[in-house]
Order: sequence, then C-alpha cells, then structure tokens
Amino acid sequence: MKYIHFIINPISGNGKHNLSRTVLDKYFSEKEFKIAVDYSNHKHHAIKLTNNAVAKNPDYIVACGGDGTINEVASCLVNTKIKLGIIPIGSGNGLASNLKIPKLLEEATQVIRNGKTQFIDIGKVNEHYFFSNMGIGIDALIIKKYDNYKRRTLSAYIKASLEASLKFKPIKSILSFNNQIINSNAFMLFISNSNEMGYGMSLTPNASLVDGKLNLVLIPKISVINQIKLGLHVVSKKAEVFKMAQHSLIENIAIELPEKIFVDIQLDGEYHNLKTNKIEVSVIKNGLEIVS
Ligand SMILES: Nc1ncnc2c1ncn2[C@@H]1O[C@H](COP(=O)(O)OP(=O)(O)OP(=O)(O)O)[C@@H](O)[C@H]1O
Repeated sequence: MKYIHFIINPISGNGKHNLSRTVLDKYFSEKEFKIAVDYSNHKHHAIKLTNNAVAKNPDYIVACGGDGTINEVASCLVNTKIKLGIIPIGSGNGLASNLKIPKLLEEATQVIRNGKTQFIDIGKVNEHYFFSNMGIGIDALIIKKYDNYKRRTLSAYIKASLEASLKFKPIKSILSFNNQIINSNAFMLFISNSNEMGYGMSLTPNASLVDGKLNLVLIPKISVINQIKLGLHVVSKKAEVFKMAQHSLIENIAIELPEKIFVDIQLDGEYHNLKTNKIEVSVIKNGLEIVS
C-alpha cells in the first residue's frame, strides 16, 4: 500500500481552491492508499511540516500549492528517497506547467495515483535550492513588491513590475562562469531550470529540467523603452529574441556584488534577503525524483 503525505497551502492561488482531507479521501481510497494531510499556517511552515513527514518515511510527499510551496516542500526532499508530487493550486504554477501536470484536480490526482516518476535537475544558491528559477536585480524587486499586494494575480504582478522598473537601479556585478569573467551593470540576472516563470510567461522558453544545465539570462542597464519591449517579449514567451539579453547555458556561476553588503533575490517566486554579497549558483543533475 502506498503511503502519501499531502501538504496543503490554504492560501495558494488566493485561497480559491477547496482542497482538503475530505476531498482527497474521495480520490485516494483507503483500500489502496494510506494518506496523511497537513495544512501550512504561515510562510515557511511547510518546511517544518515536510521535515516531520519525512521522518515517517512516506513514498510520496505532495506539495499542494504553487511554486513557493513546492520550493518549501521539495527543498526538504533533496538527498532523500521520497518522491515529490504536485497538485498545482497556486497562482502562477510555473514548474507544474513545465511538467505538464494538469490543473484539474481529478487529473492531477490521477497523475499521483499512476505514480510514474522522472528525475529533474535542481538549482542551488548558496545553501538554498530552487526548482524553477531564481533572480537578482529587477526580478527580486518585482517579487518584493508583489509580496506587498494582498492578492497574487497576474495584474498584481504586472503592477509590481511597473513599480519596480521605475525604482530599480542597476547593480554592479562580477560574474564568473564558463571560463570567463564579466563585469556588468546588471538590470536583470535571471537563472532558470524551467521553461516557464508562471502565468504562462517565460524568459527561457528553451530551458529543460533534464539537461544538466541552468539557463542564465543577463540583461545590462537598459532604457525604459527597452524595459517595456522586454516585458512584452516575456509575456509572449519570445524573450530569446530580445537583442539586449545575453543567454548562456551554465553548470555553475559565482556572482559578486561589490557595492552591496546583503543581496535581495527571488527564489521560485519568493523574496529572500541573503546576508552576503557573494553568491554561488550550481545545478544538481537529477537531484529530485518527481511524479509527473
Ligand atoms: N497559511 C498561510 N498563510 C499565509 N502564507 C502562507 C500560508 N501557508 C503558506 N504560506 C506562504 O504562501 C506563499 C505563497 O504560496 P504559493 O507559492 O504556494 O502560492 P501562490 O503564490 O499562489 O502560487 P505561485 O507561486 O505558483 O504563483 C509561500 O511563501 C508560503 O510560504
């Protein structure tokens, strides 16, 4: 009998979902499955819940939420034999979309009942993991501002992007990757494992979760007109034709921000302030087994 532990974020996707133990009982019969269900009560609570669940050694732990919840749950599964499942009830759902995990509950639970798995790469930033993408620069400021909005919607994200672009000052950065050192006044430094950021938008439509590489997008200081052009390219998933962006495939990169003491980053769409100005990012090939 398969033992599945579900971690539900009640506020994912603005709390519009009705996912609960009662609903899950309908899809996972007692005859076939042993299930346990926990609900996160606050930011980072899913980490504690997942670590407690890992100690009970289930076959699968299922993150029920968006990319932020997936990050908290999946980070605890690295270096374990426990497989990650996803029920995408978030707002953006970038990773689930890349994995083609359906949003319809009946179909998403079917994927978990089938139990077919694959290994995907993961990204590491200093001691943190990311599964979809991370960013420094304007990207981190957008997420910081997006966090202040009560509702997590595409229009809130667009408003946060406009506010951030008015306020953001490019960051002096020294980047060491692929045997080169680049000094840049960076507007955006975006590193993605996945081909989607959420809401169907992408800066890296050709990225692969299984190629053993991360896709780096470096955009130097650009004019407001070019920022608007970039936004339109991201929404239409054509960012790779934006001429001012430098795209590279990397396995690791060292980033130093000489004029900063601490650095703001976004990790899978959540804001973090790292207490350092030196960042090491690397890929861990096949780092996570995931039901899809
Ligand atoms: N009960 C709770 N109250 C407030 N915040 C919570 C609660 N439980 C979890 N969180 C936090 O909610 C945040 C958002 O979660 P999540 O990413 O799943 O949803 P989303 O933002 O709607 O989806 P996406 O990231 O795909 O856009 C995470 O930072 C998580 O730590």
